[in-house]
Amino acid sequence: MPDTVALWPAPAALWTVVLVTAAGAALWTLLSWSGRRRDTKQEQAARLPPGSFGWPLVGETLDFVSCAYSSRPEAFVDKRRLLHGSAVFRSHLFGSATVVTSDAEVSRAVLQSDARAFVPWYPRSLTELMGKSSILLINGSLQRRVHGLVGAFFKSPQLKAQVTAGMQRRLAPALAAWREMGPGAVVRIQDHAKEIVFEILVKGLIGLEAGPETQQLKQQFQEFIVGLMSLPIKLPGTRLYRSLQAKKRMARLIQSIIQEKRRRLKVLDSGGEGPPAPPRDAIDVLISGSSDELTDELISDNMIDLMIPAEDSVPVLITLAIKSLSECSLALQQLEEENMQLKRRKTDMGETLQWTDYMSLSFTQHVITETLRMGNIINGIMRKAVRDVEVKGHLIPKGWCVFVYFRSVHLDDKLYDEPYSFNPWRWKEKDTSTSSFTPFGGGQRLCPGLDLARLEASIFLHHLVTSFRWVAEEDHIVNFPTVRLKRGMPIRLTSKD
Ligand code: HEM
Repeated sequence: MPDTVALWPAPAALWTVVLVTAAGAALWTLLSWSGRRRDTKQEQAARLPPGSFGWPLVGETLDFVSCAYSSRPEAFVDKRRLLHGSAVFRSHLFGSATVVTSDAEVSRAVLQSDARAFVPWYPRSLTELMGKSSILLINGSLQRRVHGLVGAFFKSPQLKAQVTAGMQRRLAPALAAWREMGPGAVVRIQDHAKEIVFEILVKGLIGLEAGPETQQLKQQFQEFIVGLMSLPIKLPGTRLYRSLQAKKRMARLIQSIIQEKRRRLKVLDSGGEGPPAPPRDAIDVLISGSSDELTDELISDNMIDLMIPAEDSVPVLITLAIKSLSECSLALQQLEEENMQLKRRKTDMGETLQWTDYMSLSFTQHVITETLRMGNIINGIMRKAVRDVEVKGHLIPKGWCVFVYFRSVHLDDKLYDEPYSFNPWRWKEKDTSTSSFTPFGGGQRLCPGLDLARLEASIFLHHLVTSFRWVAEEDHIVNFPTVRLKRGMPIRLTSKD
């Protein structure tokens, strides 16, 4: 969900952030550089991965950032992988000594380990805004508890049915409006996907129906999300300060919803009115978790964080899939046939589509899988070692970061034939549950929203390809600080009816 490493500071502020971070790290670096040099002479250093800390002060951050802005962000890792002859190497990024891994097995081991070895690491502005009780930052039993509760709900057939019905209801007027615009109408898919997915997931998270309150929440959320990519300075007037204020306003609204739900739950409990109703949103799930740890503040913080995939990751997945299909007519044709067949079958039977129908479209799922592989919406995740950890013979010293870089694994020609060509058919024979395919992370923090992301993308694709033909206009992918389409993926639509 989170745009962990992808959610770095915004382009305009980025260089300043890098310089400030670097300056902040300077003292530490100067003090520790000689110490580290001495360390490398010691026996322990032999177990460190090969590599270089780059320049004093900034390490290798500037090269990382300049590659990240290019169309081949993986060049930073790939160059060093060749240079050092190892897919695991050491570097110095964003003010911290870092082990970078593009080795599928080492990455898997890091993802599988728990807070006794590694804890999540995020840039300061992100931790400030997410708050200390965010699922992305908490560890140990509390993380497992929150993950278990929301994960079970996100995977539940009830929520999938609710999301499916909601998406269908919400897409119908959107498609009708595009039809009314006449042949050749241009729509920016990314904007529409953001709007629709946000509304549907907000309903699933906090139970709020689409309307003026959701619109207000979306506005506040947009104010909040830009701060995730800002200088970590909290003074009035700064970007981070304004985002924190927006978060406070969202939290007030969400906490009033929580209190109302708690009040109703109490009335039901005291009336002893039979078995409790099944949860309709993530708040219901967390308040029925009856634990003192699950405070209103923790719940509202997490609901806000969970809006990030609703506004960002899932809509970008949809947009990238449409871009890839627009560039691969064979795949588009096969996807269209598969979806038309389903539509005809359901119409003949007089039935509406269920979530299981969408998820059973095997080629559509291969298209989504291939989009996830190539798109790398989350290009990697960062952890910090809480003690010396050794993985496959590589030492990651206590206090160092480890950057698990999915992107290079997903584009490795030893793991994928012609990794830069969009080839959904490769997934006919290939398993998605391997260490060489981790768009949703892995281990205890494996994304609990992965089914929902696939389901929403399938529903959007189904309704688009069964209702319209399109020609895509020129656009290109920006990979940094977040993955997105520069122009929002404009497509020129012609209705099939
Ligand atoms: C294309 C869409 C998505 C992608 C690529 C994605 C990716 C990821 C990744 C890589 C992680 C692991 C982070 C880590 O290990 O630190 C993660 C965690 C998480 N995701 Fe997603 N995600 C997506 C959609 C969603 C959705 C739709 C939801 C729910 C509404 C969601 C909820 C979460 C949560 C709660 C976590 C934290 C799990 C934990 O730390 O225990 N994600 N996601």
